Amino acid sequence: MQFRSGTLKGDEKVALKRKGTTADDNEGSPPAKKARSSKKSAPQNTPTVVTEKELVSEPEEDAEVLSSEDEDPEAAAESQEKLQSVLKGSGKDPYPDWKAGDPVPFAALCTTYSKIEMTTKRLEISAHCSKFLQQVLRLTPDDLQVVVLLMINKLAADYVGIELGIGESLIMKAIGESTGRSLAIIKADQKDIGDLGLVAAKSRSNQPTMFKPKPLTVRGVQESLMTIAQTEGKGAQERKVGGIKKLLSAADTQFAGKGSKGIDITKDKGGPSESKFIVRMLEGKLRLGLAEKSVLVALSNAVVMHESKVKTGKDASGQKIAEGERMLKSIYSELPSYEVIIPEMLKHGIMKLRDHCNLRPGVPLKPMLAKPTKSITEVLDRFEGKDFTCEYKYDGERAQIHYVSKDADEVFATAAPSAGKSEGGVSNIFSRNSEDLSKKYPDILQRLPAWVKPGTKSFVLDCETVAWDVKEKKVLPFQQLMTRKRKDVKAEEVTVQVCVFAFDLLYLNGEALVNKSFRERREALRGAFNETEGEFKLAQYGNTNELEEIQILLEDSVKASCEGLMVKMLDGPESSYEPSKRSQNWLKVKKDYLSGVGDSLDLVVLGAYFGKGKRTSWYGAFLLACYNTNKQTYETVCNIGTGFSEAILEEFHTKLSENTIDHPKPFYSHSAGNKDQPDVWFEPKFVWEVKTADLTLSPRYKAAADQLGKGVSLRFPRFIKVREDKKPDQATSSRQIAEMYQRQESVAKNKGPAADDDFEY
Ligand SMILES: Nc1ncnc2c1ncn2[C@@H]1O[C@H](COP(=O)(O)OP(=O)(O)OP(=O)(O)O)[C@@H](O)[C@H]1O
Ligand SMILES: [Mg+2]
Ligand SMILES: [Mg+2]
Repeated sequence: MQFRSGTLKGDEKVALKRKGTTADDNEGSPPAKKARSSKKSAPQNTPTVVTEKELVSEPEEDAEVLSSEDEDPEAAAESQEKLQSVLKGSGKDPYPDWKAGDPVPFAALCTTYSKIEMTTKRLEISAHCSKFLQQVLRLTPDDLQVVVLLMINKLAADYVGIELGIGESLIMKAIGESTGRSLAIIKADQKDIGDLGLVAAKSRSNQPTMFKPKPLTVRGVQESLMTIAQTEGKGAQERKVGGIKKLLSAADTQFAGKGSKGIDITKDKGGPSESKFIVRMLEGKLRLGLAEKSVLVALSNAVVMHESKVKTGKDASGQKIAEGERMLKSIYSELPSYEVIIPEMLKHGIMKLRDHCNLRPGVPLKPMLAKPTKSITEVLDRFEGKDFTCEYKYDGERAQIHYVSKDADEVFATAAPSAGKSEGGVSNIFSRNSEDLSKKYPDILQRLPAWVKPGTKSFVLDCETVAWDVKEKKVLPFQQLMTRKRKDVKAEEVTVQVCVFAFDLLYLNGEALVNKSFRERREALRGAFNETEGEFKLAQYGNTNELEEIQILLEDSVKASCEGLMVKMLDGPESSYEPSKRSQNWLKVKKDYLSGVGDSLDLVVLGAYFGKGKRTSWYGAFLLACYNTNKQTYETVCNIGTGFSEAILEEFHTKLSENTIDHPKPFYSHSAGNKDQPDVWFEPKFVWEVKTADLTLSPRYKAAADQLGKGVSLRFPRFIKVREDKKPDQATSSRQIAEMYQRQESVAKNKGPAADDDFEY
C-alpha cells in the first residue's frame, strides 16, 4: 500500500491495514513534514475549536504523589478551610465495633473504602480517610502503617519490589472454587457485570455457609496478600489460587448465610463487601478514586488532629493542620517510605519528623521530571530574565545511584535489599520507578569506588546510563542498552558496556542537597567525583542565554548521539531539586520534536487486531490508551499499526496473548461503537513509547474527553519502543494530553502550523 499523505487519519490507516496489508509498510514514512502538510490539505481533520472555558479542567491528582503541578495557592487555602470544617463535623467513629488494642478489623477498612467509593467529592474522600485513620491512631496505632499501605494498594514501598496484579483467570478460578460455583457461571457473571470485584461479592453473598470463620483483620489480609504476591516456582499458580481461596472463604462473614439479601450489587456499588475489595487488591487496582496524595494528606490531618486531642482535648487549629500537611509532604518527597516515616511519627510526633526522617541513601526518591517544549524560542520565553544552563540530554536509562562507603558513620537499617548491604555500606542503583537495578548493573557498582574522591563517603547521584562504544569511544543508541540482560548479570560477562552520565547530586556526606541551588549542587558534584573516560562522566553543558549558541549546543548534542537538551534553572529556590515533580524549571528540547507536540507519548496497550495476509497468526494493530490519574481509568487514544518489525510483532504476540481478558475492564474508557472494538482485550500491563504527527479531536477515542469535551486522538502514531521502566499508571496522563493539545492549538492559532520552527533536522 502506498502511503498517501494527507488523506488518512492514523486510525483509518490501521483500518485499511487490516484489510490485508502489513503493519510496517510505512516503515520510515510519514515524517513530520508530510504530516504537517497533510494537516493543511485535510480540512476535515481540523479539530473543533474549543473555548477557553471548556479547557479549564478540574484539578487533577497526579500519579506522582507529590507533584502539585501549578497548584493555585488561593484554591488550596480555600479547600483547606473546607476540609477542616468537614473534619471537625461529626465526631462519631466511622466503625464502632472495635475495641482499643484489637487488631483493626478488615471490615472497618472496607466500610471506609465503601464510603469513599460512594462519593466523587475530593473533600469528602479526604474526610472519610482522615476520620478512619484517627480511629486507628486512637485504638490500634500499631496497625497504622499496614492500613496506610493498603489504602494506597501497596504491600510495601516500591523499592522492595513486591507487587500484586494477579491475572483475571486465576482470580475467577479462586472465586469459583471458594464459593462452589462453576467457572462457566463466574465467566457468565463477569460478562454480565464486567467487574470481578462485584462478581466475587455476588458469589459470596449467595453462598450458604456451614460455619462462621473468624473475621478478617487488616494485618491478616496484608500478610495473606504478601504471601500470594511472593509465591514463585513450581506450582505457583495453584498455590496462589489456594491462597486467594482461603482469603475469600474468610471474607464477608457478616453476610454469610444471609443468602442473596446479603449484597445487592446493583445498589451502592456492592457496598462494603470484603470479597469485592480483596479481589480488587489482587487485581492491583482499588478504583476508589483515592489518589495516593489524598492518603498522604489525610494521614497528616489525622495525626495532627489526634495529637491535638491527646494533648489538649480539643480539635487542632486550621493552621496546625496546614503545617502538619506541609511537613509530611516535604518529608515524604525526600523519603518516600511509610515504613520509615510512620513509626518515627508515632514515636516523636509529626512536627518533630525533620529530626528523624531525611533523604537517606538506600531509600530511592521519585526523580524530578521535565516539561516538554517545542522550540528554543519557547525555552527563551519561559526562562526570560533567568540564568539557566543547557545540558546534553542522553538517551539511556535514568538511574539513581545510592552509596555509603563501609567506613562512613551513617548506618541505616532501612536500605533496600542490596548487594552491598551485608558488608556494611549501601550501594544501589534505582530506576525511575524506584526498582532496584543493582542486579542489572553489577559492573557499575563494581567500578563505582574508583570514581569517588577520597573524602566522598556517601551520596545520592542522579544520572543516565548510556550504552558505550568502547572502540569508537562514543555513545551508542538506546536500543543497544536494551539488549543488556535485566537480571542476574555477572560483571565479567557484560557485553554492552555502559557509561554513566551524572547530572545532579542530591545528597553528599550525610547532608541532603535538594534545597540548594542547581549551581551549588553541580559544584558539589564536580568536587566529589573523578571522571573516567567511557565509564563515568558529568553531563556536558553550556551556560548561555543566546539563541544561536543554544542552537549550536543542540546540534552538537545530536552529533554526540544525544536526544537534545535539558534546560535547567541555575539559581535561586526555583532551581532546587523537586522530587517526583514534572517541573517548569527543567525543560526538554528534543531534536526531532514535531511541531505542536514536542514529545513522544507513553501509552498502555489495551487491545489488538489480528493481522491479515501472512500475519493472521499475529496481531497487526493495537489499541492504545493514556491514563486518567484522577479517575484511575485508561482512556483510549489511538489504533497503531506502524513502526513494528516482524520480529517485534511476533514477540508482542507471545507476550500479549498471555494477558488476554474476555471483556474490557470496567476502568477502560473506550468507544462503544461496534466497529471500534478490538479483536482481543488485554490486562493493562505494557507501556509503549509512541510518536505522533499531531493531536486531533475524535469521537472514537476518549483521551482527555473530560477536559476537552471530545476525546483526543493521535494522527500517524508510530511505535518507538517498549517502556520497561514505566508502569501502566505512569503512562502519559490525560492531563498531559490535554496540555499537549492545547499548546498545539495555541501555536496553530498564533503562528500557523509550522511557523515557530527555529530549527529542523
Ligand atoms: N542532562 C540530563 N538531565 C536530566 N535528565 C536527563 C539528562 N540527560 C538525559 N536525561 C534523561 O531524560 C529524561 C527526561 O526526558 P525523556 O523525554 O527521556 O523522559 P521520559 O523518560 O520519556 O519521561 P516523560 O516522557 O514521562 O518525561 C530523564 O528522566 C533522564 O532519564
Ligand atoms: Mg529518555
Ligand atoms: Mg517521554
